[in-house]
Amino acid sequence: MSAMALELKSLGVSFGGFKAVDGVSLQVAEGELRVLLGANGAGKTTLMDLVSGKTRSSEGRVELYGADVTNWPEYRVARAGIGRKFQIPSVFRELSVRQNLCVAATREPSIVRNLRWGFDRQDGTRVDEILALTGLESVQQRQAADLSHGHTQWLELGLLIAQRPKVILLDEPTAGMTQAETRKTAQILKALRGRHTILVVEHDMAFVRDIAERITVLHLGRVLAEGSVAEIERDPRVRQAYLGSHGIASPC
Ligand SMILES: Nc1ncnc2c1ncn2[C@@H]1O[C@H](COP(=O)(O)OP(=O)(O)OP(=O)(O)O)[C@@H](O)[C@H]1O
Repeated sequence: MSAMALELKSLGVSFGGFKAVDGVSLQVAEGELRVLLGANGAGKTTLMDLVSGKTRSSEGRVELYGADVTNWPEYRVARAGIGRKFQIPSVFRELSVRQNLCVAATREPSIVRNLRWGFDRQDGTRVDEILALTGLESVQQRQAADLSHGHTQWLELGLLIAQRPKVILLDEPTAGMTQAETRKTAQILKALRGRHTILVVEHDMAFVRDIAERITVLHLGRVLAEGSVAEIERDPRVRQAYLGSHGIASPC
């Protein structure tokens, strides 16, 4: 049986008496790609904020491989191994894609020294792996400033992976993407499954159907349902809570 990478135990927070996240319990196993679904205002972003340490919880616990990281400051949560995309100002626009990944992958803290003297072979191999995983091989010499939106997002994901997080949090990774970029993002996430533990908030149902094994549905700050894509799609509670927001129905 896989180890439990991320465990939320009755996690909650109130804003002025309003419970935005209300006693959420969730277990994400090592190597799992879990999708968090819910209508606008369901509490998805707030839940991610509680896990990443951006917002302090008022109840419950967050455990990373059994270690309590509840209400740690954001930088400590990140250092403990919970990486969140879009939060780290990670892309150096004037460096190439490959150089960006080299900087993120190396354990040597001096960027200038690394760029001048080169990166060790181990880091280079790791960068090659990440370029392949994120489909960035063909643009590896391109300056980050010149990348398309999709390529920039995949580079951000690559930078996160390079920092060896134990758990990756992704907030709407396909936002602003074309259909082709969305399909590519699905391919990348499927390739990451099994190697990385990922919790992803996403609205695009076609994308969710493509990538998800297990879905957790949030509604009014609580877990409404959890199951496979098929189980979630035929769950009458989910349909009732979510159909009105056009969420669970396919757009065409
Ligand atoms: N700092 C805050 N102060 C007061 N209310 C807040 C705060 N942050 C979130 N909320 C409220 O908590 C609820 C959950 O918000 P949240 O942004 O987590 O929902 P969401 O599921 O991510 O929605 P969306 O899909 O629209 O991003 C909403 O009603 C929101 O207005």
